[in-house]
Amino acid sequence: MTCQPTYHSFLHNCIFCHPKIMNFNLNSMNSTYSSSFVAGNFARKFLSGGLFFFMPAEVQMLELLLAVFVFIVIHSLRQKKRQGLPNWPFVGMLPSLILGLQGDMYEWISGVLCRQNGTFIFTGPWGTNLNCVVTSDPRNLEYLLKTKFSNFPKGEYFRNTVRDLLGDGIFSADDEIWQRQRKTASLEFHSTKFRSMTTESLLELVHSRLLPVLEESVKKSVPVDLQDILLRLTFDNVCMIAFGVDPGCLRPGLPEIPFARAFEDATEATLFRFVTPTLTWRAMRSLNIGTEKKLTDSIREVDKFAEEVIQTRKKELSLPTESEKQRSDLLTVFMRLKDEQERPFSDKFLRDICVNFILAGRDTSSVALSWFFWLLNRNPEVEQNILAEICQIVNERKDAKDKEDLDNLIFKPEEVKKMEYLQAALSEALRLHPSVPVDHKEVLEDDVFPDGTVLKKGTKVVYAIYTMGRMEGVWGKDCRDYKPERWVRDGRFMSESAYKFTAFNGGPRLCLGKDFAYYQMKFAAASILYRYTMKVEKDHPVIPKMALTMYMKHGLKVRLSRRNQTELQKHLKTN
Ligand code: HEM
Repeated sequence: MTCQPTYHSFLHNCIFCHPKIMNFNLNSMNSTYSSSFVAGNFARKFLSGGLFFFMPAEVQMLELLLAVFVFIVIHSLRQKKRQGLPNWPFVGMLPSLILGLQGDMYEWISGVLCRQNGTFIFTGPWGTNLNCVVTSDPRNLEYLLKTKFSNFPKGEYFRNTVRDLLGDGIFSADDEIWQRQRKTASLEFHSTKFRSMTTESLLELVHSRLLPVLEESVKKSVPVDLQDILLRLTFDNVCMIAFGVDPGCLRPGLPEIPFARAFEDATEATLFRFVTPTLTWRAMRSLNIGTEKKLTDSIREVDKFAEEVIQTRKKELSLPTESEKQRSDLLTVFMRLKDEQERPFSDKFLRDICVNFILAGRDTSSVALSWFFWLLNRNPEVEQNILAEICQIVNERKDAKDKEDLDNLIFKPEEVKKMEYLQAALSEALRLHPSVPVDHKEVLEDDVFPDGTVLKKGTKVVYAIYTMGRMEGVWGKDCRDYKPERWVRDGRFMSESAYKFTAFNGGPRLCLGKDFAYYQMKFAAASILYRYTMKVEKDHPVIPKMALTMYMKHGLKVRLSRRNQTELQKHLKTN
């Protein structure tokens, strides 16, 4: 038999004719295979075409197994072309996923998505809940997040997995429970009282905590983990917004705060559930072992903190003097409201609301700021442009004394609003490093995506926000370059469609804190950049961590120094 370059001849030649394989077959034979006579016969008829008709059944069985094995290998590898990844019996695409997880997971997903024109179906091992449709196609995103919003809820699987930590809060709720919280919180987020509370609390944190901590590192000439410092800043800030309480994470000496630690542990242990078969984590929970024990302990700590704050606030609000103070944190706002039956909300529901807001706002802005400062380090011309913009805004101040008092200069809300190039630079950082790199939904009823992908009821849909920011078809050939200019037209910041730039989600579930987050990031970034230059420590590894939020795995080690006064004066004069 001669080897022809066809699929069938490959099987015949390589499996049935190859002398080495034949040798192996005969030598490794063992008589226990005699019961495989029927299967062997079958193999002989179908595969060897009669050539080995008189061979012993054992040999035929082994041949059959080998043939099936090679067939599976070739078939699975051929699937790669059609489905993006090899699809193996029993384990599906899991081996590729495990390999992908060894390196940069988000780059790996992006590679597969680009090969598959923006959508692929991931097949998990049999009996697991890992099957899902992964997409980065803006048409599908618009359909998922807006057009057919009601057919793509967060879903029961997500809710059941996060219930212990998040309860019925906005992040995991669907339908009326979600709508009610969204409406109330949205009204609050857009109120003048809330806006002034958030700007005041941020000002206090930046000037009394952040800048002194950075100044201390300059005086001592030591590097700092900027990501850790920014995380402390936003954690304190979001607790002030949600609970009206400052936990004090960002203080000299950077103390460990039990509530912050418990929150961190609870989030990590909840995330672990998503990569563990449901039956396994449920068993671990019943036995109170491993990560489930950690989760129970940390949730107890979070609940203790929430309970204390809720009880104290109730007492405060019952006193006429305090209620007149008109606090505008979310806890107080929801405490003043009533449910559909005109009863006050339960303590548990109040706790869920606050915990969800802390989760939403505690690390997203700080992680975005960390990537932003890292990008500035690699693109010094962008830093100069930002500085020029800030100085121009400072220069417009009427009082000369106001301009030059570097140490005490505080940016006003209307000045922060004018920092359009800075907003572009932050958006560009979020495009390349979105704080939430992947998100997900569940299919309620059978549906079809605009790109033709069929979606069965119950399917999980994962949308790869990270990939969306790096698609040539969407952002052009320079999609991997850091270019804030792509967001600026005629000197003004121009926002993009939420289905192209999905860092803040889109449709009815668009991030509620988006405006505040921009304000917070701009205020903190401008206050730092006006005073300090920073250099990322040489050889410090910067890679993303596998988590719900795109942290830098090893933090961001930087060395700060005071910004040169002459450089600043140059900008102030030229403007
Ligand atoms: C750079 C900063 C931020 C980014 C990139 C960001 C991004 C996002 C994303 C992608 C979602 C959708 C999550 C999902 O549904 O699975 C979301 C939702 C949300 N975000 Fe943000 N966020 C940021 C800051 C904040 C801040 C500071 C707050 C609050 C103080 C906040 C409050 C919320 C809330 C409440 C939701 C849930 C909205 C809903 O489901 O209706 N976010 N955000």
